[in-house]
Amino acid sequence: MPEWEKGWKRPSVKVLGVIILYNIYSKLTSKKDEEKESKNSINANDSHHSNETIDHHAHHSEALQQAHELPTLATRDKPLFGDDYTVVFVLGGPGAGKGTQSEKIVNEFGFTHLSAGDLLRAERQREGSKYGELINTYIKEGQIVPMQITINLLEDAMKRSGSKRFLIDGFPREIEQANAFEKQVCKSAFVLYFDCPEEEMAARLLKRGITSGRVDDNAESIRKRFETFRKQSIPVVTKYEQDNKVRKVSCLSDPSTVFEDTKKHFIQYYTGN
Ligand SMILES: Nc1ncnc2c1ncn2[C@@H]1O[C@H](COP(=O)(O)OP(=O)(O)OP(=O)(O)O)[C@@H](O)[C@H]1O
Ligand SMILES: O=c1ccn([C@@H]2O[C@H](COP(=O)(O)O)[C@@H](O)[C@H]2O)c(=O)[nH]1
Repeated sequence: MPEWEKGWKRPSVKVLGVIILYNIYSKLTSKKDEEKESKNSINANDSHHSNETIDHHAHHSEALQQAHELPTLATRDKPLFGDDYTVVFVLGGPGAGKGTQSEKIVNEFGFTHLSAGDLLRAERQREGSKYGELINTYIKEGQIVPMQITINLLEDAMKRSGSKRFLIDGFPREIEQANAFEKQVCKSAFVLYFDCPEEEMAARLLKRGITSGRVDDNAESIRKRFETFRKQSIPVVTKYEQDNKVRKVSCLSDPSTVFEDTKKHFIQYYTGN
């Protein structure tokens, strides 16, 4: 008998049986664990997949934000513009007709129209702007530009205008923007919300895209803009609805008919009727 076998007792059949059963059991349970793990990762991938665009955007945005030093927002005890200023937020999905109606409101009621999108596009084009590339990427991806940039642009435009009554078109697009603007810049009087089905908005944007030259008036960007609108901007409308500050207008008829409805809300606001 070899040296190493000395003192080693051959296991009985019973013990061998237990060892074999234990081995089978261990293999089975470890396989189950592996399956569980891979199932979890499939689930994780699934949920990751459903939020894929958002996660991808978040990472993309983070990288872009890190590459650019963002401006800081003022911190004030009270809003920069007081109660003698009137701000009406003009909200609605992409292509609902906010710009079209804003122009008509300006002509009839003499507000100063500030489109957040226009201000961002102008900043993107401005020579020497630190944020041109960042703004362009966000716009093309249908994402919301970091609010520090947009709020500073709005604040500057309000100061420069010398006006006291503003239509702020296409802003706020997310709750944080709404809260920051109301706290630091100016309280809003009410929200004019242009309601329009997505199919109609898509048709309008695609038509506009033939001549607009906008980097985001194409099918892919439009899809992303709608997604952002649903996920981030609709909650803003809901928040203001809870505050009883939303005046809703359907955008489905022609621009003049839509304006007849729009007008009523301003008349009501000023006359209290
Ligand atoms: N009531 C309407 N009926 C049909 N077409 C309209 C109507 N209102 C606006 N349009 C057209 O739809 C397109 C989008 O309108 P507009 O630019 O006013 O929308 P918007 O909400 O400001 O868009 P965005 O969100 O891209 O800034 C334009 O080409 C405009 O001429
Ligand atoms: O407050 C805002 C307003 C706009 N954006 C970005 O600009 C585009 C275009 O906006 P329009 O209102 O359609 O002109 C929008 O999709 C956003 O990417 C923003 O980030 N913040």
